[in-house]
Amino acid sequence: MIGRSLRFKMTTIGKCSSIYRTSPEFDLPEPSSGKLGFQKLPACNCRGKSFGFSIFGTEVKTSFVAPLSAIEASRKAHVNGKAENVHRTGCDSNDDMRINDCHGFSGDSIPQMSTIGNSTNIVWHKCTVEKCDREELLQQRGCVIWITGLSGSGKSTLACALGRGLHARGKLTYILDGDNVRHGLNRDLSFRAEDRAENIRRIGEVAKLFADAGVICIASLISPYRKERDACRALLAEGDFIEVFMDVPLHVCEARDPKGLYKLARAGKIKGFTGIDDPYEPPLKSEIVLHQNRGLFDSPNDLADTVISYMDEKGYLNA
Ligand SMILES: Nc1ncnc2c1ncn2[C@@H]1O[C@H](COP(=O)(O)OS(=O)(=O)O)[C@@H](OP(=O)(O)O)[C@H]1O
Ligand SMILES: Nc1ncnc2c1ncn2[C@@H]1O[C@H](COP(=O)(O)OP(=O)(O)O)[C@@H](O)[C@H]1O
Repeated sequence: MIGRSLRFKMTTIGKCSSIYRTSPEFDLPEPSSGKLGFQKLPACNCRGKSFGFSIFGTEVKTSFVAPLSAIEASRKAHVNGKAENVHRTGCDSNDDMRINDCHGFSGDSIPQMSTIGNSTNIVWHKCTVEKCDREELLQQRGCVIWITGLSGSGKSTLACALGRGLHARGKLTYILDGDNVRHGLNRDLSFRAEDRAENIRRIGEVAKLFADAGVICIASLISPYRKERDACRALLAEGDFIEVFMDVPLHVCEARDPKGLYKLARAGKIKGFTGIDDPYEPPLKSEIVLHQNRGLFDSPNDLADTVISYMDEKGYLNA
């Protein structure tokens, strides 16, 4: 019999019954034993993640049986953006392919709650399609290219050139530009120190989501404070945050002054302008520093190529 019912596996753990669905893409032949033999096998090369199953000794390479490996996998709770160990819920799976959800928790099956900031009694819900699966699909590594520098240093121009260059290579990117994000999500923020810090934090969190989606997220904002930039770096896994410092002297930025803001700041019409009467803390350990050579700055496309070469060398442009 080849039927849909074969694609479900019932699991009862404690008081919770769940059905795990295998891939609808596969018509599975009934094994002679009458039982489906699921086991963990190396399948996709998801940086250490391996799952698959065999039918009559034939290995089926797919990530679609992840719920089964999820049953066996140790659980991780995400607290303050960091993975922490063992997060037991009343049901045996927190995967997204569960069909029968677990309702009516009794005393011994209450999920472990977390308190994050002002959010109390929250539980991290983990899905079986993970970052590495999306990266496999997109054939790239989800990461954040964080471009920092003074106003007028060329951040937005580089972000666009980089977006174009990567797009032309078939890579999915998204730009989070400080100016643009302040038109929406961060419209409530001013340029006071605490608001700039919050601006950086929010963009860091959004960038992290994009990276988790497998996207190459290009964040381009002044982000003048080292501590806040480093906090954004710390949100991501090692290597997923690439800081690009636009090392352009203030006098060059001021000479460019495409929006006339330096002029206004010098005239005292804008208070707390970065580089004039507000601090900019240059990074100490950026992955990439872009600066002038013999008084000349490379073209935006050449600068973008420098970043793309770095990404290529380090393997960000493959899954
Ligand atoms: N006081 C003050 N200081 C610096 N910049 C100012 C200020 N007021 C307005 N602007 C305009 O806002 C843009 C910077 O926004 P960001 O979100 O990148 O700034 S920050 O990271 O929160 O410091 C910045 O854009 P860029 O020139 O593209 O950097 C300016 O156009
Ligand atoms: N590589 C570059 N060489 C010369 N001029 C540049 C370069 N990149 C940007 N510019 C110019 O500098 C000005 C500021 O660039 P912009 O990208 O808006 O900077 P930011 O986003 O840091 O404020 C613009 O007039 C832009 O055309």
